[in-house]
Amino acid sequence: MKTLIVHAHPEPESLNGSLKDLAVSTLEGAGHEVRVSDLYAMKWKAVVDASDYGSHASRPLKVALDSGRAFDAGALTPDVLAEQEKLLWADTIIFQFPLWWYTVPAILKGWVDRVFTYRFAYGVGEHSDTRYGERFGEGTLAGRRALLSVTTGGPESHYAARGINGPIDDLLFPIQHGILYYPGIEVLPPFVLYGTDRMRAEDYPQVAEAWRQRLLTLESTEPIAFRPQNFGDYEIPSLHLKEGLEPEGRTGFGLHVRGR
Ligand SMILES: Cc1cc2nc3c(=O)[nH]c(=O)nc-3n(C[C@H](O)[C@H](O)[C@H](O)COP(=O)(O)OP(=O)(O)OC[C@H]3O[C@@H](n4cnc5c(N)ncnc54)[C@H](O)[C@@H]3O)c2cc1C
Repeated sequence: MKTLIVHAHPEPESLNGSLKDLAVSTLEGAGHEVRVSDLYAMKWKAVVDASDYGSHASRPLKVALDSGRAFDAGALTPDVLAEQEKLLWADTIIFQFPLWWYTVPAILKGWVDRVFTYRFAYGVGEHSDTRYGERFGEGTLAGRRALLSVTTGGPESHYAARGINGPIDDLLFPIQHGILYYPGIEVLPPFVLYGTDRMRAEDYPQVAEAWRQRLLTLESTEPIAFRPQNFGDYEIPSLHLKEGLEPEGRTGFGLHVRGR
């Protein structure tokens, strides 16, 4: 395996830092190649702006199109090109982060915003026509596998089906499905450590062993069976629905199809 670990925590001695270090030593110890993008240590620029696209930046700025034009011209900034090269090198990507405000820390969202450019992560392949806006399960990054390793402050019961925070699968859906599966990356079930603010030092060996076991079984882990292309659903409202009827479920990118 060639694993890229994208790590988002400001404190090297944090629990997240320890889990990242353990992932490196475990995977390397098992003979795998590992590279790390430690976003805080890299002082990663987390916001998209015109400077990302140089002479390919339009006025007014068109983030998607300009990012694609800069990508095609090989003119993206060196920090973004380096991350894209790591993604193409990797067959497995691990994201290590604490849950902050129900999602990833801003620096990691900013990594996605800048690295997953048009024409690199999306807008490629057979179904790249943006009129449909649907490319789930295919793209340049297809064939890679990703795993979220997440720590939460809230206890596990708060993330159960009727817990106060809602099911963890729902909270992670925008990341696992919207960000990772959209450009074609298969997503493995997440490794979630709950209630970590109350974790004691003596709990760590058990946690570390659980993480080690997950890491050593990555290759045999089945990905989440997300539903791929959804073209048919777009026709439901106009063609197949009676007035006022609302079909259940999501179509791509969180859009809920509704009858008129
Ligand atoms: C801005 C912000 C927003 C947040 N939003 C949410 C939210 O929406 N939902 C939610 O559930 N939580 C939330 N939290 C809580 C957050 O998810 C947790 O604080 C975080 O996951 C803990 O991870 P850490 O790496 O920072 O832990 P740390 O604080 O580094 O460690 C936690 C504990 O683990 C133990 N430990 C750490 N490393 C080791 C080691 N190597 N060996 C032995 N013991 C160790 C220590 O006892 C330590 O007290 C939020 C926190 C912040 C700051």
